[in-house]
Amino acid sequence: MVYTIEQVKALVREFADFPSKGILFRDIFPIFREPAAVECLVSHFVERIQATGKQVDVVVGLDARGFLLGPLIALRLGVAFAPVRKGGKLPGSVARVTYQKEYGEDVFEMQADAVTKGQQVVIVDDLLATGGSCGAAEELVHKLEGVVVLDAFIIRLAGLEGDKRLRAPVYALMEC
Ligand SMILES: O=P(O)(O)OC[C@H]1O[C@H](OP(=O)(O)OP(=O)(O)O)[C@H](O)[C@@H]1O
Ligand SMILES: Nc1ncnc2[nH]cnc12
Repeated sequence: MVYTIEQVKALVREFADFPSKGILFRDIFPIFREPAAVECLVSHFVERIQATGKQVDVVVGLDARGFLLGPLIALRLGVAFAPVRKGGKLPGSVARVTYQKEYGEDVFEMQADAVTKGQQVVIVDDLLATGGSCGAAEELVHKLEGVVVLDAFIIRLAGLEGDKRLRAPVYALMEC
């Protein structure tokens, strides 16, 4: 089967009250059960990134669901992939930021040599909610003297206005 991007979007499911009461969880994993859907999704993102006209040197994926799509996009673009991980998971010298989540704080880290001065970066994640995670990732890239040219998501939760916390342009495949 060959998927259209609308058919890919239709694979995203919703679960009420997960992981806690009042949260409507958007589940992207059904996409990854269908290789042809993944193919369509990756091609779509690669086209959107190329349409910016910006040179891209590194795709940065956010722990953990950004690791599903980020490396596939990087491979297709023929550029590096670098992970942003939750605190204490990466060896060697790291850049570190503390960021605000819905309840309390969390820590994101990147290896200090994952992005070099002046490199242009696309940040990839499954979902933009409050923008706390992606904002922290932007800050890490800036600490390493990289330049974020695009923040790309499968889903943007429109009501939360997470893009207002972000410095780079935002692309989301679907708005919920
Ligand atoms: O815009 P925000 O309000 O920061 O929320 C979005 C982030 O929340 C989820 O990750 P989570 O921190 O739940 O981690 P996980 O990927 O390990 O489940 C999601 O995958 C994004 O990374
Ligand atoms: N509603 C939601 N669904 C899936 N992941 C999320 N991360 C933050 N909010 C989320």
